[in-house]
Amino acid sequence: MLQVYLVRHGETQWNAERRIQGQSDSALTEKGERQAEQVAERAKTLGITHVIASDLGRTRRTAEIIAQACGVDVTLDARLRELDMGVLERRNLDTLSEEEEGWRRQLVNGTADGRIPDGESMLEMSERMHAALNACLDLPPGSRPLLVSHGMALGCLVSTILGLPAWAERRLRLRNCSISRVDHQQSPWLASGWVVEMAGDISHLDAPALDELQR
Ligand SMILES: O=C(O)[C@@H](CO)OP(=O)(O)O
Repeated sequence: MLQVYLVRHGETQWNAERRIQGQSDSALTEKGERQAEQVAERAKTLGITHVIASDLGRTRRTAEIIAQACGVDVTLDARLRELDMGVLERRNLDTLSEEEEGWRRQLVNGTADGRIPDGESMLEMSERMHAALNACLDLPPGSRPLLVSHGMALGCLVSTILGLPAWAERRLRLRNCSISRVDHQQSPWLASGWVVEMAGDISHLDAPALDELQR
């Protein structure tokens, strides 16, 4: 049975400032670097054979720290990027107008194919995230990959595996450097295909990780 670990990157400058990143980027904070080291310590015990990361800077940096601890290289996959949040990228969550806040809410309130102007829909993101996950099935037998991606991207992936709609991802709290795991099983009795073993575990972190939307 293939086990795939899913890690959200460490805290970034803009996470801490409540600024929307999407496919824009900001550097890990000191706390984010520490979180990455702590998740790397845990990853070292998991027999990870491949570290595959979104090509944005914050996931690359987190992945490098994990890969070094596990003694493997990082492979980049742009399909693991965060949702493209169009015209709202770089903006502070607290300064959005009512109309802009309405665009942002479309992503999580069930509006079919809702998207921020010039951005991507959750359905589109779900398709590319599933394609990246399914690519793990082509790795050599015995592989145990770890994917480094983003809050909404991973939330959408786990939600849709559970059978929830793509826009339900905010029902899952995936904090910075949390670990989730999905397994691929063939079973005549249980659901065949991907199943969720755990989601959003932060027991390896020594300080509460930020949830920039909840605070
Ligand atoms: O893009 C962002 O600002 C956030 C949204 O949750 O995602 P992440 O920090 O995980 O990239």
